[in-house]
Amino acid sequence: MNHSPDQTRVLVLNSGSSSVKYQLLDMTDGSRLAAGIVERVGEGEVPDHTAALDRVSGELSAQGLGLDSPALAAVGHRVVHGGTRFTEPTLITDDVLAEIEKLVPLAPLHNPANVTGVKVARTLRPDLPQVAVFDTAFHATMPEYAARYAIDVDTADRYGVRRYGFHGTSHAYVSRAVADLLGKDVTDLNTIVLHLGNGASASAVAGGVCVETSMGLTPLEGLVMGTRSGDLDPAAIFHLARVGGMSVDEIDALLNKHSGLIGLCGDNDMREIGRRMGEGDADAQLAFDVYVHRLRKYVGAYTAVLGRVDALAFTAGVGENSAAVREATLRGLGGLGMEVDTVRNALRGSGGRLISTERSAVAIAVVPTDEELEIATQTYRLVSAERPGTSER
Ligand SMILES: Nc1ncnc2c1ncn2[C@@H]1O[C@H](COP(=O)(O)OP(=O)(O)O)[C@@H](O)[C@H]1O
Ligand SMILES: CC(=O)OP(=O)(O)O
Ligand SMILES: [Mg+2]
Repeated sequence: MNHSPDQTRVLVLNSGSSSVKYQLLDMTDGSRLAAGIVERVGEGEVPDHTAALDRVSGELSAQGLGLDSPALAAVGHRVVHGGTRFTEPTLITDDVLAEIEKLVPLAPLHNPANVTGVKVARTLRPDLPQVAVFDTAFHATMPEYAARYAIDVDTADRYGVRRYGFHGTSHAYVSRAVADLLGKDVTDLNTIVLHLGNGASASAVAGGVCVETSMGLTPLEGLVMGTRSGDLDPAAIFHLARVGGMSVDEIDALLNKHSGLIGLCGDNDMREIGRRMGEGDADAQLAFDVYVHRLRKYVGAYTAVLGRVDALAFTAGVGENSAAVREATLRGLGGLGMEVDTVRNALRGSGGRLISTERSAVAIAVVPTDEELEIATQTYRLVSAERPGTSER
């Protein structure tokens, strides 16, 4: 690839199931030149992801920052499922794109949107390097005994049935950010990260290395989420099929789109649930209690996995904003060395901040995640390394 040294900008595309988030960053100082989100993809004005990306391109061009800009070094794409093959940021070739498409059955809500993002960006700028940064990559270090399900090994291997984990870009970024906040080296710290967005997952990170995470083969396992059930006895699926007469696709939709908070109370937004709880709404209260109970179980489990916990971090939409979820999750966990300072917890703030008491053995923090910055950093590192005649590498 022949880049001039002025190519210092990276466009990041985070194509989700119903939205496209984008950021344009200048990698000389990590500054954000543009950012935006196109929501409700698939409804009305934005019929599909191609239309959403047209809109992104239009918004950038209107600011004189279009995809035709000679300052662009690359486009970095969030790709949710990388299977066992992709454990590092990867330059997207035809072969790589075909592999990502093959993984669609394992991330049906996410990978198709990621593939469309790559195709649209390639059409607009065929000469530009496109890099895939995988949600699964950070979890590839999980020990085999954590990645395995206890099912027949041959069947599992034939169909790739194992635990991959997701939100890895966020877990990686936040576990480092906590270390920075505490003025410690990430290699000296054992951390539990709770990424609580619409999708939600927990991870146990030992010395910067992921050793366990709550999502599995797909982003359905683990915590209670906005619309996903998280953990469930797999026999519930057989029961719904045999006794309920539901098809596999219907059960898939039930567990991925009509479960979790929305299934329990009809709302998936924690703000609305908090408002309803304030009015004494029993369904909203139950949804909140189920959500928090699951989280507490994971905090306990990951404490045992790590043996010693130095820090616990809350991140993403719910984790960064819901003082109620944070307080309820850690209430009464003094025995695990976790003690929240309720006054600090209730204060709103921007950057990373501590919410534990002085005597809490575990440092408890709220740390804003920045998946886009992390994707841009990894993308730029890769294209700079491949660029001839530059000082990097
Ligand atoms: N002020 C707030 N208080 C409580 N919850 C909030 C607040 N702001 C956002 N959220 C929650 O964050 C969720 C979105 O989180 P986010 O990390 O942006 O998710 P995603 O990246 O999966 O779209 C919302 O569905 C809502 O439940
Ligand atoms: C993998 C996943 O669940 O992503 P999101 O939270 O963006 O839906
Ligand atoms: Mg997210």
